[in-house]
Amino acid sequence: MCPYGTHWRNIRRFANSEIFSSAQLQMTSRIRAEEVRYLVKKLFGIGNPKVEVKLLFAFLTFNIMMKMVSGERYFEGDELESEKGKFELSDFKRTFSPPGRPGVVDMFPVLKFVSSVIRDVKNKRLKTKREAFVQNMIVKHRRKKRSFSNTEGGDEKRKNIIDVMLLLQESEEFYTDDIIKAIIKVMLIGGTGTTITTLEAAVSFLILHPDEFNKARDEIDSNVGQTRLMDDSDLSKLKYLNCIVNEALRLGPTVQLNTLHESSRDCFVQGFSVPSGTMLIVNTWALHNDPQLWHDPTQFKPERFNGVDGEKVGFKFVPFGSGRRVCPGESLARRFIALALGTLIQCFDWEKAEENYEKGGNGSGNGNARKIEKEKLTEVVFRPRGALMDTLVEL
Ligand code: HEM
Repeated sequence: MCPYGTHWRNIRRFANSEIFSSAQLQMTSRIRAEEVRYLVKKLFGIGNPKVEVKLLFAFLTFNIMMKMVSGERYFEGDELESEKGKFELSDFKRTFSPPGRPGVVDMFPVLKFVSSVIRDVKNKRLKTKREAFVQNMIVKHRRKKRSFSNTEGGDEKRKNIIDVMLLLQESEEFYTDDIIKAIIKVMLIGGTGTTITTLEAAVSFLILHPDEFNKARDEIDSNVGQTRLMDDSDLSKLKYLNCIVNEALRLGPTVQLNTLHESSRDCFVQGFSVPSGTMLIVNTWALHNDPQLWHDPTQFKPERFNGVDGEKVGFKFVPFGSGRRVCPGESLARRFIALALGTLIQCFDWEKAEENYEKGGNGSGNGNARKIEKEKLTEVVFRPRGALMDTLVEL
């Protein structure tokens, strides 16, 4: 993790103004809408509408990130159907998964050594693959950039993150190829796995909770209607959908232990002395499941977030961390998750593919988070909704 300092501040400044500012999020809303629509069209066109949810959301998330980063989607759709395509999608997802996270063994110096050796071998292979992929993207864009500069309207076409950084590289030393590659990798690694897992968790919870699913659908129907697909501009009106996203972030498995932090000076936290250089891990799962902080913490109850002003519930709810190092992608992730989830609720009836629930789970669970993790929802049947048929045919 990049230590707090000038380098981190420069990267964060670039990210805040060129990727995550409200103006940029507004500009990229077109990309998210296009890609969600593309996904719906693909699902509508699939003869057998049973799909592996992890792959479905990997397909969508990587396409959105790749379009923001490079201006082009990466997957075209066969990845959801053919075995070869599924393998390619899984392989890409693995390549851009975060490196192995620290676990209990890291608390013990001897085990830590063994675990880090194993992790290093695995990560090295993926790192080489990632480097080659990202380097290739830069080379391609540099070549394209040269041809744009000879064409009228070239600047207009440079709307993606790589092109913006290549342009900055001409005037600012800071934007070396290594910095550009690091920013692309952060988008593809930091922004995808987390989003995919949250969407997957939300789908699992809603399948087990048809009342909550129907409530979200009623809200979408009365605010958006059935003659067009929802878009970013509808999100502020869809309060219940936002409650569902919050509840999936609270109860789902996305971030259980926060990223490692290190105290930069001696301090006291609630009476405990924390010397400078101490490794600190916030146990997000414990905070999100503490019965002293939440009523019925193991139950899926989106209503608990009703009337919450924005997303802030204080330090008992910190899915994106907090403070200076808080996740810069929070607004992007929230918009993206709500749009994808809401559109799927609007357009399809969902059913779990029974035989794919692991360990014989019968799906009649009450939303207990541990139960959901154990049951591991893998495949879902998305049946086009009768009331939306005319709209879906037009896509
Ligand atoms: C549901 C989706 C997401 C969740 C739950 C999530 C969660 C987190 C958490 C817990 C942290 C650590 C914060 C801390 O140290 O206190 C973090 C950091 C970060 N996230 Fe996210 N994130 C999500 C989506 C994204 C997206 C979409 C992007 C970018 C496209 C992104 C980019 C980053 C970056 C760059 C950092 C490091 C920030 C720093 O060290 O200064 N995240 N995220």
